[in-house]
Amino acid sequence: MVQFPPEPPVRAEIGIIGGSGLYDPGIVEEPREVKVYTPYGEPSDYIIVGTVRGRRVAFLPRHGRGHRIPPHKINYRANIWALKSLGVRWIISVSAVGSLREDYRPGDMVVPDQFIDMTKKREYTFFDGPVVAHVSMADPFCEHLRQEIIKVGKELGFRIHEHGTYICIEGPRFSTRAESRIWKDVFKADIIGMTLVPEVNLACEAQICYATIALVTDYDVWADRPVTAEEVTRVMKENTERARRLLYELIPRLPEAPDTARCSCCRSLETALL
Ligand SMILES: CSC[C@H]1O[C@H](OP(=O)(O)O)[C@H](O)[C@@H]1O
Ligand SMILES: Nc1ncnc2[nH]cnc12
Repeated sequence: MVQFPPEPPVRAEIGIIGGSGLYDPGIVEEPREVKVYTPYGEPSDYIIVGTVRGRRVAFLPRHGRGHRIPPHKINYRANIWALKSLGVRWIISVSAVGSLREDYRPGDMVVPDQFIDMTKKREYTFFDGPVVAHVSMADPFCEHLRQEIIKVGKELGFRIHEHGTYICIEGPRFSTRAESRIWKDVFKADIIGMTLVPEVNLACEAQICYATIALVTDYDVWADRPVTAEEVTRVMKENTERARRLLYELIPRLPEAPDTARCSCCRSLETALL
């Protein structure tokens, strides 16, 4: 039986998962490093728990500080479990992504609303039996949180796209030219990365509201010059400051508890358990 943990000594309401280039949120006051133990092993790093404009937040860099963990080796179950065990009700994840369309340009933000899973060998669920759950992934992201991100992004004057299908590849290699053309022209995905799955699936099983701020770093492999890790890192360096500003404005606006009229994330297991 999956039994989520009891009340913890340190609490947080809002989780932030930082991706490539965002290893320290830089906006957390009175930060405290917390080591969290989970039944699935170690999360990617210590979790920084503190406040942002009076709200309790927990920050976790998904690749660990110094980018030590590649996408296919991230312990996604431990990461989501750890945040859940701190009491987190919302997760805002930040990710570097490639663009599969010309009008989603490097430097733009995208708030994806769908994904396509092309990963191959990850741990996708907390429900390995004997309790079995099939959560709905029809609308994988929290619509309430997505709308809040979009509103704040627009107010700040950022180029932010309200829709996008994120195709998640296994990595750690980038796509071939033939693959990139399939993702773009056949699957009609909009952005590409390596980390959304199974992070979003597990957040859903944990009944946490989850949405992603995707920062476009490159045009993947379909354009003239194929993406490199160096390019992603360089563009992310130029863009993380905007992600921080968005988080700083967004966090105080989130209600304490998710609004069940605006999303059903916190009730995802109601229709999923067998
Ligand atoms: C550093 S290049 C590829 C790397 O960047 C993205 O990670 P994240 O989503 O954590 O920002 C991509 O998914 C790859 O893991
Ligand atoms: N083009 C790309 N493919 C996969 N992951 C990425 N992360 C950033 N850009 C990417």
